[in-house]
Amino acid sequence: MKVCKFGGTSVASAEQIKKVAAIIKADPSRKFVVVSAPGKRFDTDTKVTDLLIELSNAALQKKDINEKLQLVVNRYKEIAIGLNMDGKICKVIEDDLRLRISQDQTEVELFVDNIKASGEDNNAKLIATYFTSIGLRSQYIDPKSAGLVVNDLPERAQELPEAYDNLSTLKNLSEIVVFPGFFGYTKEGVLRTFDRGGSDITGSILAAAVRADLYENFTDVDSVFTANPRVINSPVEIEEITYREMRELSYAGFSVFHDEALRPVFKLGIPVCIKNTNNPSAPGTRIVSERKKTKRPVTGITADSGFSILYVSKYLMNREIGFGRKLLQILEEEDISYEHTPSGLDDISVILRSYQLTPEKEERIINRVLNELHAEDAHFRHDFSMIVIVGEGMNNSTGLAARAATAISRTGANIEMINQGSSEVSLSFGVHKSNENMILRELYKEFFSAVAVG
Ligand SMILES: Nc1ncnc2c1ncn2[C@@H]1O[C@H](COP(=O)(O)OP(=O)(O)O)[C@@H](O)[C@H]1O
Ligand SMILES: N[C@@H](CC(=O)OP(=O)(O)O)C(=O)O
Repeated sequence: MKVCKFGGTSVASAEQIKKVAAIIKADPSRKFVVVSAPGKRFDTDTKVTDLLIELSNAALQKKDINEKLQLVVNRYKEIAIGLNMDGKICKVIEDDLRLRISQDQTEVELFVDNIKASGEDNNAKLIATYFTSIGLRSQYIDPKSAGLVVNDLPERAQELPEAYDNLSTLKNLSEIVVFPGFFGYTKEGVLRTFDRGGSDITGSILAAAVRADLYENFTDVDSVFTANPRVINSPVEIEEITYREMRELSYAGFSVFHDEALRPVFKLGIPVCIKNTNNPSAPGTRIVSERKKTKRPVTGITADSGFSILYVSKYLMNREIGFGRKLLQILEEEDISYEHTPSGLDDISVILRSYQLTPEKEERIINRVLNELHAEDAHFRHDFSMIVIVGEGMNNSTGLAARAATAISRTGANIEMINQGSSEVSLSFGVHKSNENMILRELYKEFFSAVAVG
């Protein structure tokens, strides 16, 4: 039995949804269908989730919401017309949206989450109705009544252990289950969404709950590539990749699959296959516990921007027991998580994601580091990117860091930080954002050009 998740691009239009139906028809073991909200139909298009965020902001600012609401409703209308469905479903969707907008706005995050989630929820209702109309007996499943219980973190909820037991009963249904991605409910019945791109997480939770043989994740590319196809022209396709390689790559920029989506399936060893809705006969990329060995030590190279560095120096820092702990505690008290902490004798840098900072937080942190830890210097630097090289084969391959550093030096860019993960499946370089793509291309040439393979 398979759980299939269809991403925003796969359900962006009537044409795409017809392809989804054909994929489900082609294989009766595809019993669970998790859907995203309609995504981009072309490069400059806007995802329904983004339209919904704009709509909720307009409502919060007490602006006229009608134009924004119509933009959302029209996306569904266009789909329904293209699928020869009657207008009933559009009425259901519009009424649902108006109801969500009329709800209490005191808890802003709850209000926004509730509107955001309507993108997937209404699409699941529409797709289940369409499937049934073409003879694919289907049932829309509401995550609340199915028991997808999550914790109380707005916009970044995580499932609770009991969600698995609750959802496992869905495997007894005879119809195809059409399940909206991206959100669940707290035990108190409050709707919470996952992180952006979180329908991948719903698919994985469902796959683990029903003990699927395979979790198929349908998107708009034939496979996971060794580098972002938007930066590298026709990168090499990855046939198989391990969970830990994929997690490292997703976290560091491979946006094709959410990094948190591997946890539920990883525990049970359920394989994941990334496939293309537009070319379903292509084999795709399999994500597995162990993979066949390849000649290349590196499986993928990725880059992600949006990092800041907190630099702290203090003479004899190396002799001061507890300095690192106190520094990290200051960050913890500001609700900030960090990525790396490369250090020297008398200095330490903390690399963190910039979105967590505000000018006020920065000032408080600097003051506390100077006054409480008596550092001689403490300052933030911004606009960094992390370039990450990942591969199971790296841990017994000598000279790889030197090859990577030499390749980066050929670009003339400065390396601000180097960090080798303890698991030795990843090697990260902190560089200025402006050099990111140039470095990515040079590293790709180094590790994936025919000459490099030998
Ligand atoms: N290494 C990579 N391999 C494949 N796709 C990648 C990679 N890095 C980034 N992408 C991008 O991820 C996109 C698919 O993810 P996403 O837009 O979230 O799709 P979906 O709408 O199916 O959720 C691809 O179109 C591609 O541009
Ligand atoms: N629609 C949500 C959740 C999601 O997973 O979407 P997509 O499959 O288009 O990445 C978002 O845009 O974040």
